[in-house]
Amino acid sequence: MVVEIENLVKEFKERKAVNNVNISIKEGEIFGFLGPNGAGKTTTINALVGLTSPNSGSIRILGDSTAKHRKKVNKNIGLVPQDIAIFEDLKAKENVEFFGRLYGLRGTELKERVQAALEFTGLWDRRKEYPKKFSGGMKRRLNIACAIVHQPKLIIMDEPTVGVDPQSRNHILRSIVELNKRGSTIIYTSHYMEEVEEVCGNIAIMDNGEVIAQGTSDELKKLISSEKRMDITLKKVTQYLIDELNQIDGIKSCTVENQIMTILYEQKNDLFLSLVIETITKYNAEIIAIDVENPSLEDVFLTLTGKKLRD
Ligand SMILES: Nc1ncnc2c1ncn2[C@@H]1O[C@H](COP(=O)(O)OP(=O)(O)OP(=O)(O)O)[C@@H](O)[C@H]1O
Repeated sequence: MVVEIENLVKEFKERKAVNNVNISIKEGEIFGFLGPNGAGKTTTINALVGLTSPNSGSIRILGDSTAKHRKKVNKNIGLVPQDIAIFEDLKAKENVEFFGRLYGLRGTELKERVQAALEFTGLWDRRKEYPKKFSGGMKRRLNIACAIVHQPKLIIMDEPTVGVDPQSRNHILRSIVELNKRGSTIIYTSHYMEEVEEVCGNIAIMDNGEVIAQGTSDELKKLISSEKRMDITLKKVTQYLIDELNQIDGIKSCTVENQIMTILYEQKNDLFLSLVIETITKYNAEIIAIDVENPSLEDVFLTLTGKKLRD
């Protein structure tokens, strides 16, 4: 196992940011941490890399306890933090060199690794520039170069695609897969379920400091396999309509966003659909379109917690 987290608890004053979390990550995995803002993803990551000390529980990275062997453990970890951490007054290449030296690299080895990291992130041509002039996506890529310069066995990326342009986003997602192919185990946190679904094998869904479900994307979807999802675009929606729909036998949840009503349901009888349409018509909501879809990870989250992943 690359990561073994057992009964991890981290409290801030009265709030349990991480509440009895257990996670095991095997070598070679791209492991996804999915959850809304405040779920406890970053706090768990911070405990892994030693930025916060847990109240109780244990963490082992490649067999070494983080409480006992922090220095050794950190040599095996590369962290791409949620908030970009680079020096604006150092050139791109100098930034990567700085982090390389921190990890004990020197001389030719340092030079070669810095070049490899900058080439990998597509920034070698921009190495002599100051990141002040870089776009958000390029700064993020520079941050990745800094985190991988020492070729760590475990790479942790905390929401690396937040605030980046689509081109850099694709670059980052491709590089996650490539780093994994080159032998690194990856932890990837996000509240974009499409990204997690695209690159991750195993996924832990977190909410309120707890892991509420764990497995592959297919396994998680099987948790709600008997359910279907219907998206109905309506001209106008009222709370009365939502309340009445929620009374219909078989409807698991009914939420509305931008005039699109998402209904998760289990069809219990032939009259189900007519009853839904009848109710909507009764409230003069005017149906513009209806779409029936297979459940997504977002739906799994909705069913398990009763709320949306992105509020
Ligand atoms: N240093 C701190 N002091 C007090 N409370 C904190 C601290 N760090 C985190 N928290 C609280 O712990 C909870 C979990 O936060 P955390 O940042 O781990 O969530 P997250 O899942 O990473 O969310 P996001 O996607 O917004 O980063 C939140 O309620 C947060 O307000």
